[in-house]
Amino acid sequence: MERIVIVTGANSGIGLALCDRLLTVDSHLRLCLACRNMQRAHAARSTLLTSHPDARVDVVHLDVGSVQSVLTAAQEVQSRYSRIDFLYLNAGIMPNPQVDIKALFKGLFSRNVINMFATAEGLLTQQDRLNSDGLQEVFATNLFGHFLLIKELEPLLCQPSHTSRIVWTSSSNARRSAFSMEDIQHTHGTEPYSSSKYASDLLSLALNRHKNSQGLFSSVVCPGLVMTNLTYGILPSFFWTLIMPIMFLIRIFTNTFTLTPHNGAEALHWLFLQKSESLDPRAKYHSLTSGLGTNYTQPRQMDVDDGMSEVLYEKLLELEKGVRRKLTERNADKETHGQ
Ligand SMILES: NC(=O)C1=CN([C@@H]2O[C@H](COP(=O)(O)OP(=O)(O)OC[C@H]3O[C@@H](n4cnc5c(N)ncnc54)[C@H](OP(=O)(O)O)[C@@H]3O)[C@@H](O)[C@H]2O)C=CC1
Ligand SMILES: CC(C)CCC[C@@H](C)[C@H]1CC[C@H]2C3=C(CC[C@]12C)[C@@]1(C)CCC(=O)[C@@H](C)[C@@H]1CC3
Repeated sequence: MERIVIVTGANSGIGLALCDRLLTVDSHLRLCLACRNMQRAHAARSTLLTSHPDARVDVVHLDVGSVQSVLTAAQEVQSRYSRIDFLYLNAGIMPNPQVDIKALFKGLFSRNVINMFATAEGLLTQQDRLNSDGLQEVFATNLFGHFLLIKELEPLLCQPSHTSRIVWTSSSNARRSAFSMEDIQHTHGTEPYSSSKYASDLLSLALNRHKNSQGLFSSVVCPGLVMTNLTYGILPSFFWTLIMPIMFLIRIFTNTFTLTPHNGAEALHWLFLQKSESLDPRAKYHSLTSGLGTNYTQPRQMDVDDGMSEVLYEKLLELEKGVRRKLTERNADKETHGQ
């Protein structure tokens, strides 16, 4: 049976590499690239069709950072497909990243150096802002837009006698201490990326608890450190190229420096080949690359618990209600003012 796979943020980096790898293992796939920029989405589609001329690749407009766009895209998806086999929640941002150079040098001479390179703990901060829905942009893009998408697509994801899978592109940068249940959008901190990724780890756990009985299974992945537009926002690409020999050296000690989007997509691809019964809801599946360049996937236990994940789930449902109410009011307002 033809499998239907949707990938958000599929036009570049890890998302695009994943699409290429999926089409290589299953040429009968029906792939849907869900992207915010249609020009880039069509360019990605053309690239994929060049290497896989017989593939079925669709494109749908989706800005996960906009509530209206998520609702419209979900309607479009429902009109096109009768079920979803895999939903890869991969789109993500890290706006205005700043590297703490002092902490980097201090870390280099500490016993924590390997962990520092693997998780960037204490090295990175970002500057977030409010989006047009009144939500923190990183939270809205990396987490909430995807949450809303799942809710909207439930009729296709939770079907009797059919199993559907969700895969979150999380990060080893996800940290409990960066996340606060009193401030789930991370309005007050300087690590919105870490917070949003930790929230996705919690949400995945909650989704498994609530939805496994309806045939929906959620997993979490860390692709490792990969050279993509996201990392080129941290340091310019020429700098990364310059320090590439050092990066290959570090890879020997951590295996988390996967470096290429193809390598980074390893765990996402691996999960595609696994049966839902074999998945561990508390594991984060890491893409790893050895010093000799061999790719493999390794599950590691996440720092999450059921209590916290349940509280977050309830808070997201509350927020969803409020956001929908606001949107209805805004649309009604537009109609009365003839816009
Ligand atoms: N690179 C790395 O080292 C790591 C990356 N990750 C995660 O991997 C995922 C993919 O990132 P990566 O491939 O590295 O970076 P890229 O910037 O190459 O890819 C991010 C993708 O997300 C899309 N995107 C961003 N915002 C939105 C939005 N509002 N709506 C729809 N799509 C959007 C981008 O679209 P557009 O082209 O229009 O901007 C792009 O296609 C992210 O979730 C990231 O956090 C996790 C760990 C490490
Ligand atoms: C390697 C060099 C000599 C110096 C580079 C220092 C830092 C810019 C990097 C060291 C660890 C990196 C890292 C990330 C970004 C760049 C570093 C901080 C991530 C946070 C990128 C996005 C992710 O999701 C994480 C998995 C990465 C963890 C490691």
